[in-house]
Amino acid sequence: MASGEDDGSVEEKDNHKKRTISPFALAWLTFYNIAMTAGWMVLAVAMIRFYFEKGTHKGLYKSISKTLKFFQTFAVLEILHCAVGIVHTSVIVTGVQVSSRIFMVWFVTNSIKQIQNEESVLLFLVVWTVTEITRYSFYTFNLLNHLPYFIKWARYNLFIILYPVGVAGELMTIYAALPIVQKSGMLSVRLPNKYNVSFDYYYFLIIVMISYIPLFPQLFLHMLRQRRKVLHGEVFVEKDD
Ligand SMILES: CCCCCCCCCCCCC[C@@H](O)CC(=O)SCCNC(=O)CCNC(=O)[C@H](O)C(C)(C)COP(=O)(O)OP(=O)(O)OC[C@H]1O[C@@H](n2cnc3c(N)ncnc32)[C@H](O)[C@@H]1OP(=O)(O)O
Repeated sequence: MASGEDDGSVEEKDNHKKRTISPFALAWLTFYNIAMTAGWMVLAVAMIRFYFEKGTHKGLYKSISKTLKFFQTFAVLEILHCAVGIVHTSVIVTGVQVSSRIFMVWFVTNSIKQIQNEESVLLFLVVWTVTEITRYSFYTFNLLNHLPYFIKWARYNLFIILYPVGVAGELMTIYAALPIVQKSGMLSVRLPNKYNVSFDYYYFLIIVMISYIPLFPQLFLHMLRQRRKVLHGEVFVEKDD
């Protein structure tokens, strides 16, 4: 059997097995991760510039919303990467992470204009930006087999602070949205209507907030396991079907 280097593919090291990805997948992932790193860097620069020019965070969301929506929505491809197997990580973990972000952007911050100037929005935007610049540059350098240790260190340490802070920012933002949603009845469907269905966005938001309680610890524990694996070389035995 040809080795990964002979046929142009690259071997990804795992604890107990070697994986190969095709040159096409490698090229696509490299392009994707570079584009995402660049996108989040553009957002970082835009946020810093805005703050220095205006001296306030008010109006910041509006000024960066197009770029944010574009790059955060583009992250949906990460679920696809796992589903087709070019990235070896859980579709469920990635799905929860990406869909909760997309929900925050499109159905909370973008839809409810009155909350866009909340400090909590600034909080999760800053945390997401630092996280994503680190994460996508980690993947890029890792794919190119030139991973500086400080990026690896940052990827598997910063989340310990950034994850809970980001979640706090998201939950405070949804909480701030609740009275507005309740009063306006926005995105809700009331009876009677021709389809005979009702949907109350206010209660939906409360359910989303509650769902952080079982889901966030699992995502956090997943990252702690990744940290032990990557930084400390601990082996986690996967059950073979
Ligand atoms: C419809 C309404 C839904 C509402 C749901 C509400 C409930 C939500 C609860 C959860 C809330 C989360 C909120 C969240 O938005 C808050 C924040 O993000 S705050 C900011 C801090 N965040 C973080 O630090 C995120 C940390 N978490 C993660 O990074 C994720 O778990 C995940 C993105 C899924 C990454 O995990 P993954 O399993 O991929 O770990 P690794 O990064 O270690 O990678 C594993 C292997 O896969 C390779 N990989 C992955 N992606 C790529 C890629 N794009 N390109 C190349 N390679 C990739 C990676 O190299 C590893 O490979 P190997 O093991 O072979 O080295």
